Amino acid sequence: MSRAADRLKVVLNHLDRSHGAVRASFTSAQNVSYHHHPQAFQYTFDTDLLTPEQRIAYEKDGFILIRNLVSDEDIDQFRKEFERICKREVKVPGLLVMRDVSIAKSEFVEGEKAVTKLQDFQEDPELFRYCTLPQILKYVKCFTGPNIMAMHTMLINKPPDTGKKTSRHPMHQDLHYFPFRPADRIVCSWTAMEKVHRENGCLVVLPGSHHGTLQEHDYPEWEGGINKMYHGVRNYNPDHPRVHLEMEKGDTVFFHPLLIHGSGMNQTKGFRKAISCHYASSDCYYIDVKGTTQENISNEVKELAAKKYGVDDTISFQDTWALRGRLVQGERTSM
Ligand SMILES: CCCCCCCCCCCCCCCCC(=O)SCCNC(=O)CCNC(=O)[C@H](O)C(C)(C)COP(=O)(O)OP(=O)(O)OC[C@H]1O[C@@H](n2cnc3c(N)ncnc32)[C@H](O)[C@@H]1OP(=O)(O)O
Ligand SMILES: Nc1ncnc2c1ncn2[C@@H]1O[C@H](COP(=O)(O)OP(=O)(O)OP(=O)(O)O)[C@@H](O)[C@H]1O
Ligand SMILES: O=C(O)CCC(=O)C(=O)O
Ligand SMILES: [Fe+2]
Ligand SMILES: [Mg+2]
Repeated sequence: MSRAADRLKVVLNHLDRSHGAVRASFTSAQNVSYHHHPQAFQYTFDTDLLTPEQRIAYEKDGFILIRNLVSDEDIDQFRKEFERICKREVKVPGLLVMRDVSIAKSEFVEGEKAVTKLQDFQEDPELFRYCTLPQILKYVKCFTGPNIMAMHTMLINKPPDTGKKTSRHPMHQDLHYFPFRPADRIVCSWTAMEKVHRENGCLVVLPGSHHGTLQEHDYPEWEGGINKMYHGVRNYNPDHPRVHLEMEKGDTVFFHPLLIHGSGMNQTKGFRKAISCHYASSDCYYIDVKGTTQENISNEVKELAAKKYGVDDTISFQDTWALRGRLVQGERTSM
């Protein structure tokens, strides 16, 4: 059977399962088209890259793991640049260096051992190269379409837990931080910079949780302290099946911004490293979060931005994003 016919067969099976009710109206394969069933694929575009199975998996689970997508050479270069930044050999405009709350409150620690996260590295050409890697953008396009903005960049250096469990990241939905929509045109790429497993606190996801809505987020009531802005979902179902995403260096997971995820404690002596970027279609639009569950994070971000950029707090939540977003493909149409 031809490749096209193969794809059609898998898609038909998917339609069968997800649209049993409309199934009766199909008389032959020729009747199946987007126009009849715009809901069949809500989360992905057909760009000839994802196999039908992969598309269906993302629709169903809200994430897809691609093995060995980023080369060791590239990752080693990102790691070197990270070290240069920690040693203050380079100064990057707009970069936020975040320390773990329990490390910040204990003795003075120098260099990369103090750093839990670099945020907003869009002005560092070497790290930002990650966001422009063609093999990443090829996948991103399946979720965002052709006009692509890199909205948020992070290098996470999850420290060995100090015993206070502050190295955990509570379960959350990234959309909580974003005043733009539609959610389905936003995707995160997260690449392991070394082997990540349960011991060093790999990502933990609740498959299918992206089918739900944005939940209320707040600081969890954890005794040992919680890092600034690490909000968690208030009431997620503890019985929802979870998947621990164990990954090798270079493996990359793409996930939906409503997918509930977090990461456990790092119980090893090493710093667990990952690099990530949140992409959005530049056709997305900003929303006003006033009166919504996002108002709490909006206030925190505005306060931080006012301090960081030395502006007053009339800077809007949307502005903080418009300032940081960078076009990486196509045209900057709206964002
Ligand atoms: C436009 C501006 C930037 C916008 C921010 C980005 C928004 C997030 C977008 C994320 C979208 C992606 C999707 C989800 C991601 C989820 C996240 O990762 S959210 C986490 C991101 N969080 C941050 O980036 C935190 C930002 N960091 C800071 O604000 C600062 O690092 C700081 C925590 C305020 C500390 O800075 P500084 O004042 O320079 O530090 P110190 O002088 O050493 O300490 C002062 C004070 O603060 C305590 N402290 C230090 N580190 C932390 C910490 N990590 N958490 C909590 N508290 C901390 C420290 O102990 C001191 O306290 P004291 O009581 O005064 O002694
Ligand atoms: N009390 C809690 N409230 C909310 N989230 C939590 C809580 N405890 C852990 N988490 C979060 O749950 C996720 C998974 O944590 P963790 O890896 O410890 O899971 P686990 O199922 O206990 O796995 P393991 O047995 O490997 O430790 C992380 O995001 C973590 O931050
Ligand atoms: O522990 C991690 O690397 C995941 C962090 C995360 O989910 C986030 O920063 O949004
Ligand atoms: Fe996240
Ligand atoms: Mg655990």
